[in-house]
Amino acid sequence: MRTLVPFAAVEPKTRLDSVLTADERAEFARVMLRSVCQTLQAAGSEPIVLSTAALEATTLPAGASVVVDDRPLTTAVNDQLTTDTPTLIVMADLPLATPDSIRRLTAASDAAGNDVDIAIAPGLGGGTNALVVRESAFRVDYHGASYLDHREIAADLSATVETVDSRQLATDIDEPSDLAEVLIHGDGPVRAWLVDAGFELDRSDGRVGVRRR
Ligand SMILES: Nc1nc2c(ncn2[C@@H]2O[C@H](COP(=O)(O)OP(=O)(O)OP(=O)(O)O)[C@@H](O)[C@H]2O)c(=O)[nH]1
Ligand SMILES: C[C@H](OP(=O)(O)O)C(=O)O
Repeated sequence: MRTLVPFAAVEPKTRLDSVLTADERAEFARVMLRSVCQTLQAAGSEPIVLSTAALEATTLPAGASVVVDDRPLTTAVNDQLTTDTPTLIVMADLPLATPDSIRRLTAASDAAGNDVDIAIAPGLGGGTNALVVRESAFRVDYHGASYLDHREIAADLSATVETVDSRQLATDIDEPSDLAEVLIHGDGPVRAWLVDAGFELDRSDGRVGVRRR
């Protein structure tokens, strides 16, 4: 299955600007991107990074490739869907994704055991963190409550749809509070980068957050 990883290479993760400098955000976004690519490879996929700009050669693991398209996310992804090839689309900011969670998504089936046309892993807050598209007429519409939009688009096409409920795929890193999930559940290079940058859990007042030493 053709595998795409959309990546905003320039000025990424602006919602983290209260805890990371612009350079740190660029580096952190690349550490997450590399982690997602390695997870996809471990799940048997060869990731094609759909990037808004050229990437430094060291950013990606061997075997991953890059397509540069600086158009907005929805436009760039939809242009890739015109090939009628079943496609897996995984966002680059899913540090808890595992090979098993990716395989759960690509293996999603209907009651009869047939591969569904559309499989969606929603993000917290209603986004679309990962998507399998086997219906050639389907087109994405990202941002906002895109999970609901994508279910509606699939229904309009009478496409079969399965939602995959996975904490690993639902955890995307948008806000500083999301970093706590990586410190709690992560065990790889993304967590290591945060610890090296001085981040730690803040348990001082009930709900767990993060602070930077
Ligand atoms: N190719 C491409 N990827 C994008 C674009 N915008 C976001 N992405 C990727 O889509 C995924 C989810 O997007 P966001 O969470 O908004 O990422 P972001 O734009 O770096 O974060 P913010 O600046 O905080 O909105 C991430 O993997 C981004 O790298 C875009 O315009 N083009
Ligand atoms: C791309 C977008 O990500 P978010 O802005 O919700 O993090 C979405 O999932 O539709």
